[in-house]
Amino acid sequence: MTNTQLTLIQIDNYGPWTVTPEPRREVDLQTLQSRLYADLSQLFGNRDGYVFFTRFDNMVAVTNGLDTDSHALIQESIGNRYPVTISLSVAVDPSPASALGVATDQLQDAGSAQDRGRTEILRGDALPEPERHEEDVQIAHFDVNNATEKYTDRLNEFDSFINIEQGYAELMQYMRKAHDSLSFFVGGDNIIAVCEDVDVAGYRDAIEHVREAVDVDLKVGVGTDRTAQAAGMAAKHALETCREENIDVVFG
Ligand SMILES: Nc1nc2c(ncn2[C@@H]2O[C@H](COP(=O)(O)OP(=O)(O)OP(=O)(O)O)[C@@H](O)[C@H]2O)c(=O)[nH]1
Repeated sequence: MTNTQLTLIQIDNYGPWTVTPEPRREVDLQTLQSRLYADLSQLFGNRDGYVFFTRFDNMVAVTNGLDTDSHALIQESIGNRYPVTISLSVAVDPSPASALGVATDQLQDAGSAQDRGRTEILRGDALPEPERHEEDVQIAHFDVNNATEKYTDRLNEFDSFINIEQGYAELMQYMRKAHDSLSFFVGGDNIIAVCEDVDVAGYRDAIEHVREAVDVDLKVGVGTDRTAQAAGMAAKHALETCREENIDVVFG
């Protein structure tokens, strides 16, 4: 059974900061947000976690294997590097959606995202080492079939973007509703989902749903392991098997 540890990352009091003392240049905000994502990806990634950028002012990390001290170190390092600070909220649950729900509640209980007094919150408990297992994290790496031939080499880039985003929008909602799983666009034609124990039939249904709803064809490689990094790598290898054997769903 999966037991996903998720960390909600939220920039503290970011809204007011973006307009104080007057609206800051958008290019500077974009630069800050993308650098912050890059640093967090590296800081969590060096400890075998995955970070997804979601809305940039909020991000979601899969952090199985990271304890409270590791989170505190990352928080301190960001505070030292940036003009903004981050709050972190950790929760564990077999269902990724529920874990993120608990993490969200813990942070909301500590105060508003736009409360000047609510900074560098670190709440929640990591999964204790003795309770960690090989099946804790299930990662599904979805990829659009022949995106290069069908979209990239043929359509106006904006229309390619619309097709990929529509596939993403359908998949993220379906996986959330049907499987309590969280799907994140990671660039190109790739979507990585953090899943509860979804079986082959579940993934086939998801792919079929997206095809019927928006005519985007997906395949998926699935990996399960103790950390996001290990599960994610198994998923990538499974995706290669999808390509080699022309199969929609492969478990690594
Ligand atoms: N984030 C991420 N992006 C990838 C990965 N592999 C490919 N991409 C992106 O996806 C784009 C399309 O690559 P592919 O999915 O290999 O190409 P395709 O034309 O869809 O071909 P098939 O997937 O073999 O059907 C690339 O230009 C990259 O931007 C990956 O593992 N992770």
